[in-house]
Amino acid sequence: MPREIFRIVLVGFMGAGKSTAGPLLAERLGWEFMDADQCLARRTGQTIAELFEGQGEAGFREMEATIIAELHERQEVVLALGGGAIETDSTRRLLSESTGTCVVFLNAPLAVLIERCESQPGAAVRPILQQRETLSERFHSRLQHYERAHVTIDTHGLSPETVADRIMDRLRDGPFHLSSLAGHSSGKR
Ligand SMILES: Nc1ncnc2c1ncn2[C@@H]1O[C@H](COP(=O)(O)OP(=O)(O)OP(=O)(O)O)[C@@H](O)[C@H]1O
Ligand SMILES: O=C(O)C1=C[C@@H](O)[C@@H](O)[C@H](O)C1
Ligand SMILES: [Mg+2]
Repeated sequence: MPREIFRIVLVGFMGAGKSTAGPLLAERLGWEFMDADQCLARRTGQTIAELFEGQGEAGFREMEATIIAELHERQEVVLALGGGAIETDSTRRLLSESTGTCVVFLNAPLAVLIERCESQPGAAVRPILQQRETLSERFHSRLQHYERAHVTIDTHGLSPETVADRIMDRLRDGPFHLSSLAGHSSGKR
């Protein structure tokens, strides 16, 4: 029996393209797009860099996990997480225990990810990116969590549009049934 899915959660290291390919995927599905980093910044009135500075990483992770739990209640949504969100146990549990969630891992070689981030405005104040000595270690320790996703897409050399198309292909080919919501009762999924 194909598994019915109500939301797609994009995971992957910074620069993977979650915030860029996410809206393109949502458009293809006719679903809404939500970005955990953007929601957190909007709600607090602070940038992610300011939140890291003011709360420390541990404080940031708590706020991040709270907003992800809230956003994850939605249905017919493509949800882009921040790159480090899966470091939090409760977020990993949320993703693995929800039968209505399809987790998609966007990957690329670390050097490519760093290059993408470095060419963004604000790269100089981007948290984590400047901690070069620990960046590779972080990338590799997070891989074990990213790799638990239901679908993995290697984005290297692909445009964001092609990434969204590839995800659609995998959703069509995989053991998934996309919800239309019509006729469904509400409840935890
Ligand atoms: N497939 C791609 N090919 C080339 N560049 C890309 C691709 N996807 C995204 N980018 C570029 O890489 C940069 C980072 O992309 P994006 O913000 O979507 O990453 P992210 O996964 O959301 O990262 P973060 O974890 O920091 O939120 C942007 O400048 C974006 O234009
Ligand atoms: O990889 C990380 O830890 C981060 C990625 C971004 O999405 C932001 O959530 C923040 O800059 C931290
Ligand atoms: Mg993002």
